[in-house]
Amino acid sequence: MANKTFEELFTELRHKAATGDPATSRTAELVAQGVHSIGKKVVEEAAEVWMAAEHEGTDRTAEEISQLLYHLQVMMVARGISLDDVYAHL
Ligand SMILES: N=c1c2ncn([C@@H]3O[C@H](COP(=O)(O)OP(=O)(O)OP(=O)(O)O)[C@@H](O)[C@H]3O)c2ncn1[C@@H]1O[C@H](COP(=O)(O)O)[C@@H](O)[C@H]1O
Repeated sequence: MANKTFEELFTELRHKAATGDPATSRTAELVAQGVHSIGKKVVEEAAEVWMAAEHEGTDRTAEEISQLLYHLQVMMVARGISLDDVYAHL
């Protein structure tokens, strides 16, 4: 059912950030733009999660949550933050 797990996506994004072409990889493009641009996407996606949860169905809300998680992972990659760095605070 799942395309990939949270951990698998993170491994893929670290690889894309290191080797990807910003012309073809959204991740490489965002990392090249830096934390200011990524931060704006995090805030935008968080708002879309909120709106979907209040006004849309389960599938749309889950889709928005997946996009927020993606952008949070891109921020982690851009800042050199590992999964363990985050899990240490859970
Ligand atoms: N999971 C994601 C993912 N989720 C969200 N997004 C990006 O986030 C966008 C969704 O945000 P919006 O709805 O705001 O889209 P938008 O308005 O076109 O965004 P803007 O360009 O305006 O900022 C999508 O169009 C994608 O560009 C993602 N981009 C990539 N991935 C996965 O990341 C991996 C690496 O992808 P690449 O780096 O592109 O190779 C692959 O497994 C992809 O499936």
